[in-house]
Amino acid sequence: MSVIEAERLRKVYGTATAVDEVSFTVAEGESLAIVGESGSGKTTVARMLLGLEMPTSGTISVCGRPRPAGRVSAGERRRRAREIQIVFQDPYSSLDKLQRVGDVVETSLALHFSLTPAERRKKALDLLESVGLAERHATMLPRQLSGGQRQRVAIARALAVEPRVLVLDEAVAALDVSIQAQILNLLADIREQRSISYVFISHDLAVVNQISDTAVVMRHGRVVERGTTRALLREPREEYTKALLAAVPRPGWKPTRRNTQ
Ligand SMILES: Nc1ncnc2c1ncn2[C@@H]1O[C@H](COP(=O)(O)OP(=O)(O)OP(=O)(O)O)[C@@H](O)[C@H]1O
Repeated sequence: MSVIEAERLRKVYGTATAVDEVSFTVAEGESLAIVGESGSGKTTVARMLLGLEMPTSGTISVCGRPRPAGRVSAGERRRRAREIQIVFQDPYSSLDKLQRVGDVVETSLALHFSLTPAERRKKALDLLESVGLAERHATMLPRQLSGGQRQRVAIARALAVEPRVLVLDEAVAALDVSIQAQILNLLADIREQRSISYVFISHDLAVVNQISDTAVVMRHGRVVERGTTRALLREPREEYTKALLAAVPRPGWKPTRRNTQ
């Protein structure tokens, strides 16, 4: 079953077309990457999936239900939030700087589940543990954590809602390569343990290779190539995909010293 069906999505801002005729599906448990250079329209697609932006035309169905445009009730918004959640690139700006880590997760739980304070506390600590954070982290403020730990908090907050789909918008782009690997491993473990699907948005094909089964490549708002991630990386057909691939350093790659004399 598809958890997301996006059909012929278009988004026009004034005279600029940010997204043009983009279609894709995400199966239950699948990890789909949306790849492209800056400005290719990836974030606009993510915002439309979340309902933060309305498509100019085209349709989105989540968990088999079309999402009609227009105002929705608070109850409907909560229901939609349980279907799809997002983790952004910079957790520092998406976390409340004055809210302690445990409270971040508890707030998310309180919005969606009726639990006693003790149950909520316990569930928040379990969630933090599931993303590799300890009980002592629960009383810390975001600024007391490293970038990787903050991203773990953002992931725990999103998982608290038990969403069917998690959209990750450049979620590891701001992290060092070794921390990126840790977060990617965590995301892979989470996907194994829960029935969750990912839409993984990235400009970095090396990262996409580690996390997604399938990928669509976007350029100037359009899908220029799609397929399994493995096939795209092995045999890219489009020059654009080849160029994206050429920008990825590989094992054994050494910087060449340019003769400046
Ligand atoms: N609110 C907006 N108003 C006007 N133009 C916009 C708006 N949002 C995005 N755009 C334009 O739409 C195009 C696609 O932007 P988008 O942010 O979706 O690309 P992206 O691939 O996610 O790039 P980046 O990784 O740099 O965010 C860009 O040309 C951008 O300037």
